[in-house]
Amino acid sequence: MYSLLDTIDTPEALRALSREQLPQLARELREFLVESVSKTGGHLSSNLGTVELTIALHTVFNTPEDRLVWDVGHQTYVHKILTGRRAAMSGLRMEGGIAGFPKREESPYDTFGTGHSSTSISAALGMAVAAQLSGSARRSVAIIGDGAMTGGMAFEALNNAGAMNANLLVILNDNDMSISRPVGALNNYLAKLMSGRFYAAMRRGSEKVLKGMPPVLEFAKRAEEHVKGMVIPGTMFEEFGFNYIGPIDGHDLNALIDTLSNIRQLEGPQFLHVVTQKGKGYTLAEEDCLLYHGVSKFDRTNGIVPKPSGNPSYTQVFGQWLCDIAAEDARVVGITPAMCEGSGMGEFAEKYPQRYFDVGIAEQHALTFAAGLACDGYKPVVAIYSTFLQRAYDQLIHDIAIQKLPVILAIDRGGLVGADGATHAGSFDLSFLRCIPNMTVMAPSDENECRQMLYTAMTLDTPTAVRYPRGVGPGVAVCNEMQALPVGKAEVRREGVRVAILAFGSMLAPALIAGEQLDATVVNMRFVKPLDAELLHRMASAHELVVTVEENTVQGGAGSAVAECLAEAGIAVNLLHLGLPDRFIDQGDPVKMLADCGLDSAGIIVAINKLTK
Ligand SMILES: Cc1ncc(C[n+]2csc(CCOP(=O)(O)OP(=O)(O)O)c2C)c(N)n1
Ligand SMILES: CC(=O)[C@@H](O)[C@H](O)COP(=O)(O)O
Ligand SMILES: [Mg+2]
Repeated sequence: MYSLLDTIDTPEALRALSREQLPQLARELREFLVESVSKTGGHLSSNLGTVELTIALHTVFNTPEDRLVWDVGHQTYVHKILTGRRAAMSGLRMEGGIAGFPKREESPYDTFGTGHSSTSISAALGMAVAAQLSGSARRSVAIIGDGAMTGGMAFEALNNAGAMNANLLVILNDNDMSISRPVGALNNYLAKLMSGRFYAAMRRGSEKVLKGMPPVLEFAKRAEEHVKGMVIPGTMFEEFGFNYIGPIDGHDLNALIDTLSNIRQLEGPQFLHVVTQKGKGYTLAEEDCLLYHGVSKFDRTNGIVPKPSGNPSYTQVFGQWLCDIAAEDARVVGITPAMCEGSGMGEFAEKYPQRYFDVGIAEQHALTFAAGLACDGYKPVVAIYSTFLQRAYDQLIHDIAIQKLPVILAIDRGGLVGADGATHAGSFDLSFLRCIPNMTVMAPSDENECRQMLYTAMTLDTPTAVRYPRGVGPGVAVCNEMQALPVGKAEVRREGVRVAILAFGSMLAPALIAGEQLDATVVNMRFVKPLDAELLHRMASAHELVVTVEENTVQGGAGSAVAECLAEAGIAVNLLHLGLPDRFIDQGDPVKMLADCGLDSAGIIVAINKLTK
């Protein structure tokens, strides 16, 4: 079935193929991708769109000596397959298997670890300068999508690279899609480049232009008259100091290989604009590349079938709350940095298009933009994944917290996320949020509490974060009515003896089971900041052991806050902090990952018994 692909375990084997064999290889790769990802889950659409580009890159460049740096890295499955990991694709994104993103420990071909977007140009520039400094002739290539290109870091890097003489090639993989529809002026600009004479140039054919490809030196001199339709001066990228080449058809193997071969010989910063189709070759993904962006296992013939609706996920609880609160309060505006569907904002976007802002992959801007809206009387709600909020830490402190602006952060994917692994885990937010003055930080233990906490945030006039995990909660019914919780007050859920378990957010459910078995007191802490100091003092005085449990790193987390609070009051008590360990946790099944960290009821019981028996 994969007669050609089965023979390719290294880029050397790929390079030994004739040009005539490559279209067959591309077909087999697509077939393999669909078969494999339908069994494991993963990022399908982006990979289907970069089959020819990946073949061409490994054909032309001497990898791994030449450096390929993939932005985000969710489109590297073909790269993995062609670099010896075809068999390992059956364990993609699973415990002990290969990662869904490039990873330096995994392969010498994975030159730079990614997962978050817009880092590739900086990293590849660093590698290009390293080559220059060490007198090496190796080449560095950044491959970045049109979505990732909207990230501020990409522009910081372009600004730097365009004024340097390093041998850096930036390839813009323009499929006119981010996860959802791409937004913003850059997208409009790229569309303009694609239209009119630029598109005509591409259509006339890379073929024609490439047949008469000018001598490389001429090319390097940007002699427009010799290369009409290929090197177009005056594009934004030219203004940044790059040699802009394109747009070329990213599914035309001959055009790609010829163009890359020529560019490889050029000195200085080069920019190649490649046009691809997200989802190409699998009709269902071509028709709905958003649905097939990141998939769970599915039947390849029938495609993804909608699941019967069960308990709502935290994401859905947030999305519903946002619509409800927007109906009540015209000051509410919703902001997402390019994660509309993932953050549950689809319905809000449809109902309130004037009050909905997708700002692109721009977390830093998202927060400062929210700050500006808050200055002028709006109630901005920024829906953001915990891991991506890391990008905007200074904006949170400098633009929001210092000025006490009433921005609400709806932080999704707090804690372990499963298949995306360490780059996407929300392991640190409680630690990095709780040390910021003026912040209120809440973690719901169930779906209804999530809604009520979001409403509580609305009633405050200061920056507030509500942090909830990926997926569904314990299945508690969500009340339509919204009632603010008393700020800084915890809730005793079970009275017991000797041991008090203080649970934060998602850890309440296993803590309650453990509490039953151990006859321990169990407290739903609700607030990480401000803490319920009075209750903590009582718990410490009435119990021999106080145990904190959180789905956040132990270092500097909610448990540390409890320890500080008790120390400040001069209360000495035996303390046990349970939480995520001080190491990065690779991909796996989220339930098992938590259990491996001792964050299930059995783990909590074992840890407590160790100290009490
Ligand atoms: C900093 C950051 N924010 C958000 C994301 C989530 N994310 C992953 S892929 C993606 C879209 C990327 O679009 P593009 O670069 O055009 O690649 P395509 O999916 O079209 O192949 C987004 C928003 C991320 N990985 N990193
Ligand atoms: C590559 C990337 O960053 C996103 O596609 C991410 O994988 C989405 O994660 P969720 O599935 O949790 O929305
Ligand atoms: Mg794209």
